[in-house]
Amino acid sequence: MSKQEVIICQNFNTELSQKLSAHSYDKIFILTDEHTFRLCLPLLQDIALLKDAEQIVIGPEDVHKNLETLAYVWNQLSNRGATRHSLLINLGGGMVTDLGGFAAATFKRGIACINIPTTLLSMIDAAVGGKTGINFNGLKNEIGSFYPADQVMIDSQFLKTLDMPNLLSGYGEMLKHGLISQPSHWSELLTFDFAHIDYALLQKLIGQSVQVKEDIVEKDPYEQSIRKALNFGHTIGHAFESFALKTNHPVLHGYAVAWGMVCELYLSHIRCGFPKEALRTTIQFIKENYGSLYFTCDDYECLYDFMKHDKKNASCGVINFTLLGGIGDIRINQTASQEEIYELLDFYRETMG
Ligand SMILES: O=C(O)C(=O)C[C@@H](O)[C@H](O)[C@H](O)COP(=O)(O)O
Repeated sequence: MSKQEVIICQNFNTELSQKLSAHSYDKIFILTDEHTFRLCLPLLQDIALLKDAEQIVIGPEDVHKNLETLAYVWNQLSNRGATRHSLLINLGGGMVTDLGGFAAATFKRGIACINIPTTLLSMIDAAVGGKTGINFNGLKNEIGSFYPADQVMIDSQFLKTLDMPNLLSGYGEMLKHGLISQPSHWSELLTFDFAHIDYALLQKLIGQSVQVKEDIVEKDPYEQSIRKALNFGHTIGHAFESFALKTNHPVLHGYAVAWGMVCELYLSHIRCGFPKEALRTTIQFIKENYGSLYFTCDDYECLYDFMKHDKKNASCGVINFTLLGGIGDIRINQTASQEEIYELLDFYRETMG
């Protein structure tokens, strides 16, 4: 996989114009959802090279990250004359960059694509690193590919219009990056004041967070080993997210990951000696800022069934986790029995309920 170029820019218009003039695409398509069509697309209107760009607009949020929406994008590309020399610009949050990236990966076996992430989650995670895909059969990212965008342009001006739940959702993944990297980065993240957002500080933290991800992806782009660190919190987090979707109360991805980290940090504590104080302060931060997901012990079986589909699993019915022996002390390929997982869910309900 070729290395993806990620730039953090002050004004993506200039960067994008330069990028476009350096290539001769026969057609340019811009994919947005209904929100970014309204709020973000107007910011591209002064770019002369996008004057004739074709717009594709899809429904917003994770409920639209499905086969039907993907088929719609394929149809639009096909009917409106996209070729292998066309470019797809994905302007949006994680749902747009995941689905658009997969459309680009598969249309005529691959066309060029640029990600312009507009949410915190897509800036520091979804748009970076080349994982693309859609949900299928109620399972998160069940169908997908590794297909890095040609370029990722991160411009934090988009964050000023982001609502608090979406900001916190992205921050959940940033917290994960803190936990899998450095104690200093982790502890700085825990002091962030959401009531008075310091955007300059947030921009600095975004830069650090992207770097954590890029360093790991560079070592293991196809998730054969250390990239599994980036999946910390996701074995149970994805099960929570799928469960919430199934019960018609969808939750934002970063919230589900934060709640998943509560369980997986506890497993890290009992299995790998993750320090008690760091466990306590991280859980406290999550509880205060993210609230909790409600479920009862009657839901354990359903949650466990979702975990059986985790992509890290290597053998049928054995659930794979990434755990931590401390901040930045990553232990991949850890397994837990059904009984142990049920105990984690008990812990979650007792601590977060
Ligand atoms: O980039 C990665 O690798 C990750 O696992 C990052 C995750 O935060 C992200 O949510 C990813 O899309 C999850 O991928 P999946 O393989 O568990 O579906």
